[in-house]
Amino acid sequence: MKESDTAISQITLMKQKLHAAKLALDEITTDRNDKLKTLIQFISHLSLACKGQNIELDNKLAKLRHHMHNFEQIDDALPELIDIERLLKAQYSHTMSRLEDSRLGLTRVIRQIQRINSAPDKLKKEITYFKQDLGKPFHTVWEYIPKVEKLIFFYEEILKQEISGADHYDILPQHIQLARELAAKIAEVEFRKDQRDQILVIKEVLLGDINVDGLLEAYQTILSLLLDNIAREKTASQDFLFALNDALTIVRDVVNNTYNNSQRSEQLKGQLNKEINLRVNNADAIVVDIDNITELKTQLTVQLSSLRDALSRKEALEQREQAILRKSIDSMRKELNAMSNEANTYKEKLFEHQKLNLLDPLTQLSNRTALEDRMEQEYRNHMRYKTPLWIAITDIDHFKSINDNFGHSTGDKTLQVIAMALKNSLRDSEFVARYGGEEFVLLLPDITDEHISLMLNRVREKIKNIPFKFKNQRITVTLSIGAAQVMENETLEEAFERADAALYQAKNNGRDRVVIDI
Ligand SMILES: Nc1nc2c(ncn2[C@@H]2O[C@H](COP(=O)(O)OP(=O)(O)OP(=O)(O)O)[C@@H](O)[C@H]2O)c(=O)[nH]1
Repeated sequence: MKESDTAISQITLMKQKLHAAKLALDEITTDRNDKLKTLIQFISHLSLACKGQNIELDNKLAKLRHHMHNFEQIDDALPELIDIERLLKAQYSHTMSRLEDSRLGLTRVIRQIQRINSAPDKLKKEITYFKQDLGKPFHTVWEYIPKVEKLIFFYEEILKQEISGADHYDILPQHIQLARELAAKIAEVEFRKDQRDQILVIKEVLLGDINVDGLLEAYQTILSLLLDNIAREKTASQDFLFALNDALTIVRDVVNNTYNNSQRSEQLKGQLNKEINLRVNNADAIVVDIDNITELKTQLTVQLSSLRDALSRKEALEQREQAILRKSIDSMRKELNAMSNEANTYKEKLFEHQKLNLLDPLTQLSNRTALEDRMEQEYRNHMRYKTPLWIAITDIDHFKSINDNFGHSTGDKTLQVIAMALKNSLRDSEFVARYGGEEFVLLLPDITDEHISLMLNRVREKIKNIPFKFKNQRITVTLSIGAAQVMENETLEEAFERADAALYQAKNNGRDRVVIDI
């Protein structure tokens, strides 16, 4: 009995243990299933995240996701998992090598971008840093994408620069030189009154901070103004020629009419002369043939009356002829007077033009062309009469600073005042011309070696003492002067060069002085 009780209690204990073990197993199974479920979900999400990398991998992962829904099939999925692991490894190394290729590709592109010189300096710096950054390997695709984006940004910036610069060119020293030359050239041309304000504005632009567009526009405007002037000049000449032609046609018609009339008159006169001769001959014959005085008287009276009649007709004809001729001469004189008036007006205009062509419009001094004429004339006199001849070149000191500080119109006014002062300092036999810009040339005949320095220093002092006042500021304007006397056997050009070198020396020695080349 005792033995059976013991067995029973052992069985009960074992049952209890078995039950507890079963409960524990259930718990473990539930826990395992929970974890497995989480793992399946994780694998499923991970596989979705990998989608799109590789088709084979995508297919395998899809199959795996399907199998993972069913716990019983998990074991079946094991070979697939091994396969997927292999594929993932291969995909990783493939991705890494692709990333490296892409990095090298980007480096090549950035090197090309670096060769574009027109890129602004700031961008160039940024590109250099970017290139240094590209030296480090990429670990993920996400590192690659921003780099590509940055590269596109560089391209965009350069493109923007190129597009905005397509019709904009940098101003070069040659352009500035051209602008200054054009300003000097237009200063030498006489424009119409109604064009002068426009020309002044263009001049300001040309002498200021010009850009290429402004320069081209200035050239275009000046060209069209000049063409307009030429066209007007042509029309004026044409009008004159037409008037001349009309007058000549009238004169020709008058001459033709007069000629025709006189032809007809000649014929009539011929007939009358014949008739007169006939009457005289008849009278002669009557005197010879008729002895009876009464008969003779009667016959002669008849002949004389016919003769008188013929003579009075001839006189009437001559008077008419005279009247026609007078009328013709009158109308011809009228035409010729009109023509001569027209010609005089045209001549005056031409003369005015010639005069203007020799004047500098800004200062009203003689211009360079006039200077050249006068130089030849003075040189001829110098050679013929062996009289002394001096050339002095004067240049305003630091004139640019007047323009820069007070504007070009103040600069222009300064030039006008100095030009007048120079002209008023000279005798009638002496000559001054604006050579260009702020340079003037003086031709001084008949001045001795002892007097030249005195004379030129007087001129220099005179200019220095002009009380210029700009923007309420008292300004002293000074001149540097270089002078040379034309020597025996020397050309005028050689003397001019010596005077120019003397001026250069005056500038170098501190300005506001006269240097004479001896
Ligand atoms: N307002 C005005 N300026 C002119 C005219 N022609 C030339 N200029 C200016 O004259 C100036 C000459 O300058 P520079 O040749 O440098 O000589 P500078 O300033 O006088 O100096 P130095 O001659 O060395 O003493 C330039 O700024 C020209 O633009 C003009 O008709 N009107």
